[in-house]
Amino acid sequence: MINVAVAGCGGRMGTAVVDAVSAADDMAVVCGIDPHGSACAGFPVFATVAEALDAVDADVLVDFTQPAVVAGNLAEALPRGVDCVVGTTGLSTETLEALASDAAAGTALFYAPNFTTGAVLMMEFAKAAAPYFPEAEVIEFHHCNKKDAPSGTAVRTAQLIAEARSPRVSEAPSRETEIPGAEGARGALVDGVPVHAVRSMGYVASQEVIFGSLGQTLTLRHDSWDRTSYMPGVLLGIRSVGEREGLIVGLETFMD
Ligand SMILES: NC(=O)C1=CN([C@@H]2O[C@H](COP(=O)(O)OP(=O)(O)OC[C@H]3O[C@@H](n4cnc5c(N)ncnc54)[C@H](OP(=O)(O)O)[C@@H]3O)[C@@H](O)[C@H]2O)C=CC1
Ligand SMILES: O=C(O)C1=N[C@H](C(=O)O)C[C@H](O)C1
Repeated sequence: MINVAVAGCGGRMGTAVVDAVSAADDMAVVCGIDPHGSACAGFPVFATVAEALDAVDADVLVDFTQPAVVAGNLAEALPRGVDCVVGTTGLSTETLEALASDAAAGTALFYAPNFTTGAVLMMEFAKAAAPYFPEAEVIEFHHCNKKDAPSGTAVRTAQLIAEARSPRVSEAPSRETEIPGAEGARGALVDGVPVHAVRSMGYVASQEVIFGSLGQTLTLRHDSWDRTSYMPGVLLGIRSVGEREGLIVGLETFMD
């Protein structure tokens, strides 16, 4: 059995993780961490990761909390030798690397900006298309309680496009064309790729990647309609992380 501690267990993703882990045969929720969470059926809930890991023997910490607190949670868990499966977005690659470098020997920090197979494939397809299209823009759509913009998935997609694209420079107009009072109209540039963040009631999480070249566009789109879409990827991460060490980024690492 894999003993799993769930940070953010009272949140939108945390409650789905608790349900998915509880339903799996080879793992169990040994505790939750949530500052305002009350005790849930079957396991204790602590206010901090430090309190939880002092009290309970956990193999894996799953973190779906907030950009402002995730680094502190990981800084408690990794030096104690607890493997971490992290979905919380908003951390830079440099911060992830620094956290992983403080991990105990044999301990892994696995971060996936998106745990759905569909979004992973969208990013792979974007990487494949990038060399053939001089223009590329990302539009992401999320529920209006999201605390970070742009999304972790959009940032990762832009990074992958930038790494894969041909040296030909985009001819699309950029910030210099924004009219006074409407700065930001052309989006935020992430590694040179314009990224636009839409926030509205009605969305869970969606993203479009639009590629353009002479006389044609190619649009890739992924939609998460329900948070259950992330759960097979989270369980795969929990099952896989024990065999690894150091920083691992992206669910594709563990997908066949
Ligand atoms: N990688 C992926 O595939 C996905 C990633 N995400 C990311 O996951 C994160 C969580 O999203 P979501 O579930 O919607 O957010 P929620 O706000 O619904 O949940 C976050 C929970 O974390 C709690 N929390 C706050 N501080 C701490 C702390 N120090 N330790 C433990 N728990 C804490 C919050 O409590 P309180 O509200 O009382 O402060 C809340 O219950 C976001 O960063 C989001 O971007 C989301 C979906 C998929
Ligand atoms: O906050 C969310 O909801 C999501 N966050 C992740 C992100 O920032 O990319 C993954 C997914 O888009 C849902």
